[in-house]
Amino acid sequence: MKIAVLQFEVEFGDVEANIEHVEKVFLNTNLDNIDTVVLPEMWTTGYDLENIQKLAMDNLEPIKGVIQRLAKKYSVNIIAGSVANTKGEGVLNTSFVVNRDGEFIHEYSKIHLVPMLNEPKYLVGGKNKAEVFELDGEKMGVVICYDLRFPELFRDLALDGAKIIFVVAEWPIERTAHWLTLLQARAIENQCYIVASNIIGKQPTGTEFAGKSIIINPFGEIMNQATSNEEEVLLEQLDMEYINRIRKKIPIFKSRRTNYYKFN
Ligand SMILES: NC(=O)CCC(=O)C(=O)O
Repeated sequence: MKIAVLQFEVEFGDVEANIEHVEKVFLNTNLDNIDTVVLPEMWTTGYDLENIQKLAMDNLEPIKGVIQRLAKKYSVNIIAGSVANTKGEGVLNTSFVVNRDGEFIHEYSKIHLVPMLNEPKYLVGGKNKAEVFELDGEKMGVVICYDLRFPELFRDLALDGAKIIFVVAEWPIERTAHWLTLLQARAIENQCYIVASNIIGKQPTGTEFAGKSIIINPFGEIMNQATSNEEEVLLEQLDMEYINRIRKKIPIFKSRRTNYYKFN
């Protein structure tokens, strides 16, 4: 599976400009032979939470149509980062996935809202757990930013067969060390690929974002990593068989003693 991870600066509160920008990145990147493109968290709006009610998508429209069109045009699967999304009782932070035929195949709304960026004041948390989905016959999952601090979520996905876990993020620069350490830990403990897309730049709220989008293998090694201040596209080929080799060598899933854990 060949992956392209997009890292860019989000225009605060400017949905149109951000969509236009992503369309340009697709156009200017050689996506021949790429299977899956990954976008970051809240990429249509940034953390413009004061205006989020009016900036949010309406049950993922119209952004779903934009992503479906891009997926078909470039024949790529798209992990569409996440967007502010009005559904039911409020605005959710919703991630979604479209396959290369333009079919909508997965949706997950962030269950852990991040207090440090004021999300609980403006957004509502998702009510469903992160589930595994399939692209090109491979099982995978997606979680959103602050979710990274909750290993249970990753373990559940891995136990359900996820071989790649995507982390879509707007992770601040002041906690870059946590970003890198936690992503590597999640890869090592779950022996799966971790593919993470983060944004760069400083938003008018004063928060500066870390960049450092990254692709980590199931042994915890960094395969590719972006800088903290440049727009970049990371391209990497993932060897899906490598997961089996690592799990055979260090059989943690066979060594688990679930009787001794609170959550098993
Ligand atoms: N957008 C986020 O969820 C940021 C998470 C964060 O800042 C942290 O966990 O630290």
